[in-house]
Amino acid sequence: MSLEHERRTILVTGVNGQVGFALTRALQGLGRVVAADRSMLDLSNLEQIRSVVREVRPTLIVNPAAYTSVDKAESEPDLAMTINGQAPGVLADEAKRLNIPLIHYSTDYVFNGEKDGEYVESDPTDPQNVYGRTKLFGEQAIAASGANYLIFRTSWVYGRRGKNMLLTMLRIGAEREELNVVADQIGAPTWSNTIAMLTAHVVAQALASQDQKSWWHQRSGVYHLSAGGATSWHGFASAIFELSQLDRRPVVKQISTAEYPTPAKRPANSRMSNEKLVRVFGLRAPDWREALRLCMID
Ligand SMILES: NC(=O)C1=CN([C@@H]2O[C@H](COP(=O)(O)OP(=O)(O)OC[C@H]3O[C@@H](n4cnc5c(N)ncnc54)[C@H](OP(=O)(O)O)[C@@H]3O)[C@@H](O)[C@H]2O)C=CC1
Ligand SMILES: Cc1cn([C@H]2C[C@H](O)[C@@H](COP(=O)(O)OP(=O)(O)O[C@H]3O[C@@H](C)C(=O)[C@@H](O)[C@H]3O)O2)c(=O)[nH]c1=O
Ligand SMILES: [Mg+2]
Repeated sequence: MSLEHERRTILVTGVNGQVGFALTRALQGLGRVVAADRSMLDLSNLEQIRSVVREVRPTLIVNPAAYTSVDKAESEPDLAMTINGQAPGVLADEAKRLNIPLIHYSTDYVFNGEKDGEYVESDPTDPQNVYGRTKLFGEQAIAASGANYLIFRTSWVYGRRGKNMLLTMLRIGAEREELNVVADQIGAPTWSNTIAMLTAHVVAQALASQDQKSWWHQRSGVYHLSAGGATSWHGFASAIFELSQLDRRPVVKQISTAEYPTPAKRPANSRMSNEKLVRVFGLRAPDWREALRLCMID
């Protein structure tokens, strides 16, 4: 058993990001974690990706690194496409070459947001902004590689570090008496730790299986992995202040998307069904409000 553990090397990208940081911790004990930040593995350098993977010779690649500045991507589409579109394809090619699986993350922004109700994995994609288009391209490049893969589409990620709505609200909420937050975009705010923990549980299931190659092969595909329930950005902001320890809480006013113009268009409905994840892995993320509570006392 100890020899078995020694043989496993998990290469994780983007380890200073929200999900990458949490993954580096959650994957402990499942193998030797090689934590690659941008200086070790720059996803805009496709040749470097190949050489680093060949040098590390991982038994699993986990790729949470991405170009995530949704508005900035509108004016940097080529860089966003290299990082979100092409790099995952190169990682998948290298995974295929080594005969190892790839775990990757994608987004609710691959959908146009016009559906009534929750999106399922087989729903047609129709991204409305550059970020979403580049993330979809990445999904398709992975699927075309022939490698075994899991793509977890998540949404509205937040946590105790990085750039996210929780930290933005706490910061500007301490400075202002009144905040305006859009109330007509609906989704599930998902804690970075939830994503990392569920990823680790899936990896543990794979490692415990008798025939790992066929385990990955049978489960290869796209899965929605977001918190349970749904709210608006306004509902999320309101919950943050309800749970916060601020002495003076700001008034959170509801506005419409039209009243908050941004370079990138965002989907009105980002709700995703997590039933496939439950069915295949027996795993379900907690309700968004419960996870937010846990995050805020973390
Ligand atoms: N954030 C969100 O709300 C959502 C995210 N997702 C997806 O989940 C995944 C994880 O996102 P999250 O952790 O929130 O993202 P973050 O923005 O927190 O982290 C992204 C990481 O990627 C790294 N990165 C960016 N460009 C490069 C590059 N050229 N080479 C190497 N690393 C690079 C960043 O490095 P550095 O620290 O040096 O800048 C950062 O550490 C991504 O695939 C994202 O698309 C899906 C839905 C929602
Ligand atoms: C800061 C702020 C934002 N908003 C609005 C703007 C926008 O419509 C909405 C969301 O804000 P942001 O720009 O922070 O969120 P955004 O960067 O669009 O978040 C997205 O990131 C990418 C990476 C994803 O994959 C998505 O799942 C999603 O999490 O909230 C307000 O209404 N008031 C505010 O004070
Ligand atoms: Mg953002």
